[in-house]
Amino acid sequence: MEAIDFKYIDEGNANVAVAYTGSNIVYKNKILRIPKKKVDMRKIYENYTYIYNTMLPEYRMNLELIGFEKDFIRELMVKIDKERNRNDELDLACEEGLLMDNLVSGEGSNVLAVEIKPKWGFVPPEYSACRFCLHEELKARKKNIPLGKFCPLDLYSGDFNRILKSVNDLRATPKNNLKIFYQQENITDKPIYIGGKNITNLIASILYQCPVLQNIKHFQEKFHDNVEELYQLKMNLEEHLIHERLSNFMTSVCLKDLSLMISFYVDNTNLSILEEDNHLVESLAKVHLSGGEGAVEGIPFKVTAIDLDYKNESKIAGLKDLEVELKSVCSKKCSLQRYLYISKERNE
Ligand SMILES: O=P(O)(O)O[C@@H]1[C@@H](OP(=O)(O)O)[C@H](OP(=O)(O)O)[C@H](O)[C@H](OP(=O)(O)O)[C@H]1OP(=O)(O)O
Ligand SMILES: Nc1ncnc2c1ncn2[C@@H]1O[C@H](COP(=O)(O)OP(=O)(O)OP(=O)(O)O)[C@@H](O)[C@H]1O
Repeated sequence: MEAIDFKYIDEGNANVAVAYTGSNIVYKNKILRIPKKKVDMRKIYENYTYIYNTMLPEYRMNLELIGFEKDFIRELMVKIDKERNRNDELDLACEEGLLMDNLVSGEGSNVLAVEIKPKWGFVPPEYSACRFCLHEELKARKKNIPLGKFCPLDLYSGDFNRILKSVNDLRATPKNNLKIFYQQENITDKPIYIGGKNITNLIASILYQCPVLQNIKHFQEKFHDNVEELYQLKMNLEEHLIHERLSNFMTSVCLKDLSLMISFYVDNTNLSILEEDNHLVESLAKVHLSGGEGAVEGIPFKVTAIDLDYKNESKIAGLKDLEVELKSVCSKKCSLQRYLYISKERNE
C-alpha cells in the first residue's frame, strides 16, 4: 500500500478519508479512514459492527481494520497536503485505520453521493425545543454567524412535504449537514438533476419511503438519557453500578452524530449538473426499495450509515455543560420559527 495511490476525499474533526486509486484488487473501490489523533481503533471497529448488527443491518458497508507500514502516514500527509483546507496534522505514529467501501465511487457506473448528517430526530423531555436548532442558535450568537435553515424535526417527520422542505433547507444552508459528491469531487453548491428531477426531490422521496431515519430515531430515543442526572450519578456512584446506562447513553450520542450516504449509480444520459437552477415543480418520485437498496425513478441507489465512532464516556461532562447552556437559550426570547413545531410534535 503506497501513499501515492490514494486521493483525498474529505475529512471531519476526527478523521480523514482517502480513496484508493491504484491497481491492487484488494483495495479497489475502497476508502481508507484515518484517525487524526490517537484512538482505540478496535473499539471504533467494534462500535461500527455493533450498530450495524443490532440496529442498522440494512445500511451497513464492508469494513475492516487495517495496519499501516512505517512512513505511510508521513508520505500520505505530503501527498494530500494541498487538497486539505485544515491546519491540523495527522498523527504520524498512527498504526491503524478502517478500510471501507468507497461510497462516492463505483465500478461500471458513475456515482453521485449525497451525505446527510441528520442529528437529533426527537425532542427529549428536558428540552422545550429542537436540540439541534437550539445549538444552532447558540453557535450563531457566540460566533456571530448566520443561522442555518435546516431543522432535523422536519427531516425525521415522516411527512413528505416537511422532508422535502428540510432537504431544500439543507441545499440552501448545507453547513456540515449536507455534502454532495460526483465522481469523488465535492459539488454541493451546484444545481443537480437526475432523470430530469431535482436531486432534492429524489432525496426526499427516498427518505420518505425508506425507514432508515425512523430506525435511527427509534434507537436515539431508546438509549437517550438525562445527561445532567447521569453526570451526577457518575460523580457520586461507583461506575460499574451505572455501566449499562452509561454505555447506552454513549450509543445514543453516536446515533445523534452519524451520517447517511445515499449513493446514486447514474449514467451520463440521466444526470445534469447545471450552473443555474431552473426551478421545476416537484412531486413524490417512484421508489422501489429492498432493504437499504433500491431504485428511484429507475435509478439505482444505496443508503449507508457512516461515522459510527465509539464516543468516549469522558464526553459526558462537556455534554452536561452544553445542555445547561442550551436550556438557557430556551429560556431567552428566541428567533427560531421552528419552536412552533415542538408543541405540535409533543401532541402527536
Ligand atoms: O455535540 P454536537 O451535537 O455539537 O456534535 C458534535 C459535532 O458538531 P455539530 O453540532 O454536528 O457541528 C461535531 O461535528 P464537527 O466536527 O463540527 O463537524 C463532531 O461530530 C463531534 O463529535 P466528536 O467530538 O468529533 O466525536 C460532535 O460531538 P458529539 O456528538 O460527540 O457530542
Ligand atoms: N465509506 C466512505 N466512502 C466515501 N466517503 C467517506 C466514507 N466514509 C467517510 N467518508 C467521507 O469522509 C468524511 C469524513 O469522515 P467522517 O465523517 O467519518 O469523519 P469525522 O472526522 O468522524 O467527522 P465528524 O467531524 O463529523 O465527527 C465524511 O464526511 C465523508 O465525506
